[in-house]
Amino acid sequence: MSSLAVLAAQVSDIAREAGHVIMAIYQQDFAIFDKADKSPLTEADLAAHNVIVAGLKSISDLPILSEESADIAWSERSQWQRYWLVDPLDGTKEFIKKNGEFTVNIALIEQGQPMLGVVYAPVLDSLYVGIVGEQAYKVENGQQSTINTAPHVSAERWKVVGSRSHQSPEIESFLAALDGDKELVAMGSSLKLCLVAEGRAHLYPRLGPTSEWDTAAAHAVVLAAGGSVTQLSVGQTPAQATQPLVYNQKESLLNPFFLVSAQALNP
Ligand SMILES: Nc1ncnc2c1ncn2[C@@H]1O[C@H](COP(=O)(O)O)[C@@H](OP(=O)(O)O)[C@H]1O
Ligand SMILES: [Mg+2]
Repeated sequence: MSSLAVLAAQVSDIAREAGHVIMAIYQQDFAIFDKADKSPLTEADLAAHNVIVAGLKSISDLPILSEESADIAWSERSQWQRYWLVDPLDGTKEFIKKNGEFTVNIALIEQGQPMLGVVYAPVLDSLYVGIVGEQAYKVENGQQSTINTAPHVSAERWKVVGSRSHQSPEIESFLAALDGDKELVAMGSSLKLCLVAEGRAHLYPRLGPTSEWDTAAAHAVVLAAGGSVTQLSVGQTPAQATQPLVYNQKESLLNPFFLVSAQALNP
C-alpha cells in the first residue's frame, strides 16, 4: 500500500466517525444558529468539525483549515505547502431539509492541488475516496468498487448535474450553448462532483459561489477517477475551460466559477 493509500484508510475512518456524530443529531430535533453570513449552522457542523480535527491531529502534524475554523491569517496560510482542507458538513441546507444529500469532506492539499480526498454521505452510507494518480473508489453497503468517469449514462445526451438549493440564470445560458439533448439533475453538496467521478453525469458547471472547502475532497475524487475540474467564466464553453481549479493561492477562500467534467466527453 502506498503512503497515501494508508492515509486514505485513516481519513475514511475519521469521516465515518464524523458521520456517526452527525447522524445522532440528524435523527433528533436540532438547533439552528445563524453565522455571520446567515448560512444555517447546526450543532452537527460543530460536532463533526471537532471529531475531524481530533482525528487528523492524531495521524499528522499538518495544519488544518476547516469551514468552522477558517479564520487563519493569509500571511500564515500562504506558507503552507501541505494541509488538510475540511468541510465537516457540506450541504447544510439539505441537512436541514432532511433529504440526505449532505457530506463530510476531508482533503489533503499539496502545492495548491488536491492529492487525496474523502467524501462521506452518512445517510446514504456512501464513501468516496480519491487518491490522485493512484485510484478512486466508492464503498457502499460494505462493498468497495473502483470508480471512473467513463459514463454509465447515455452518450446521446448530456447529463448535467446542478445545485438543488442554489440555481443561477448563467447555468441556463451554459446549457443552451451545449450542442445536443441534455438532461439536468439536481443534487445537494459535493455529491455533484462525485456523480461525475462515478460516470453518472457528464458535467457539473458551477456558475455561482462556493468556498475552497466545498470542492477540495470531491475534486480529488474526480481527478483520481479520470475527470477534470477547471475554472469556468460565464459565456465559456467546456472546451474553453482549461485552467485547473487551485487551492490556497489567494487570500480569499472563495472559488472562481468552475466546471467538473468527465473529460472524455468534452466536445
Ligand atoms: N453566496 C455564497 N457564498 C459562498 N458559498 C456559497 C454561497 N452560496 C452557496 N455556497 C456554498 O455552496 C454550498 C452548497 O452547495 P450546493 O447548493 O451546491 O449544495 C454551501 O456549502 P455548506 O452547505 O457547507 O454551507 C456553501 O458553501
Ligand atoms: Mg460546504
